[in-house]
Amino acid sequence: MSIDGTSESAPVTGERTEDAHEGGFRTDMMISVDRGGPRYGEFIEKVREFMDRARAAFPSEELVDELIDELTVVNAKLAAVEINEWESPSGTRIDLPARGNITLPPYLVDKAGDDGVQARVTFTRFHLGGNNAAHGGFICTAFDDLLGMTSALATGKVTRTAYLTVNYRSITPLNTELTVSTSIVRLEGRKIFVAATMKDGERLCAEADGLFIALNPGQP
Ligand SMILES: CCCCCCCCCCCC(=O)SCCNC(=O)CCNC(=O)[C@H](O)C(C)(C)COP(=O)(O)OP(=O)(O)OC[C@H]1O[C@@H](n2cnc3c(N)ncnc32)[C@H](O)[C@@H]1OP(=O)(O)O
Repeated sequence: MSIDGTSESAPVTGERTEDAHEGGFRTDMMISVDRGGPRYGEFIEKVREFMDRARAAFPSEELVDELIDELTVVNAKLAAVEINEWESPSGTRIDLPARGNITLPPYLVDKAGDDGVQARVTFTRFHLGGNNAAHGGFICTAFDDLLGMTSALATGKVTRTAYLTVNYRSITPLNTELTVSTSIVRLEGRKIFVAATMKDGERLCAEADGLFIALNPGQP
């Protein structure tokens, strides 16, 4: 199953393989479309809404007391079901925006192949930098993940970012669907040179170029 959940063939699968890099960083992320159940995506959306609302709120002291009590209960429930990163629904549910990973800005993958990835990302209040514009760090995060995906799909290997250069060309708005396009610039042995753009319509918001390195077996 592919990263966008639409195709039956792709280098990264939910099956354990000999290249699983046990002890190291893995391509074998045990991807799934059902872990956590049919409402797991709805749960993640509620968490994202919470993050946005927490960022935007000016609560009274009484409300803060109340929220601490309620969150203590929720956190205890989640602590009781903690699991390792490879088998957690978060980060492995490829049918959900950004694989159900709240660390990442929510993106939807429209196309993912060995020559690049097309995605739509929307920054919200949680990702605010200032004056209604997205924080540059979250723009980097989106590029890093989508370029990591690009490198993994192009090589079928585990890769890590060696460098990532981002140029901010114009304001990146919140609550606006932006398009991200990535491409492979060239492959040189273990080195994967990649590039990406982020656009609001035709307007270039940011662009990136990076180098990802295919890891040797067992490399962290
Ligand atoms: C569901 C599926 C989707 C899955 C999608 C998942 C996407 C997740 C994406 C997240 C990606 C991350 O954030 S990863 C986290 C951020 N990155 C890291 O933590 C990486 C930390 N750095 C390292 O671990 C290491 O430095 C490496 C692995 C990058 C490279 O170390 P190494 O393996 O020992 O290789 P090394 O010999 O040093 O370098 C190999 C070649 O690359 C060159 N090289 C190395 N670093 C650089 C550099 N910064 N700038 C220029 N060139 C460099 C070297 O000169 C050499 O060239 P030559 O002599 O061969 O010509």
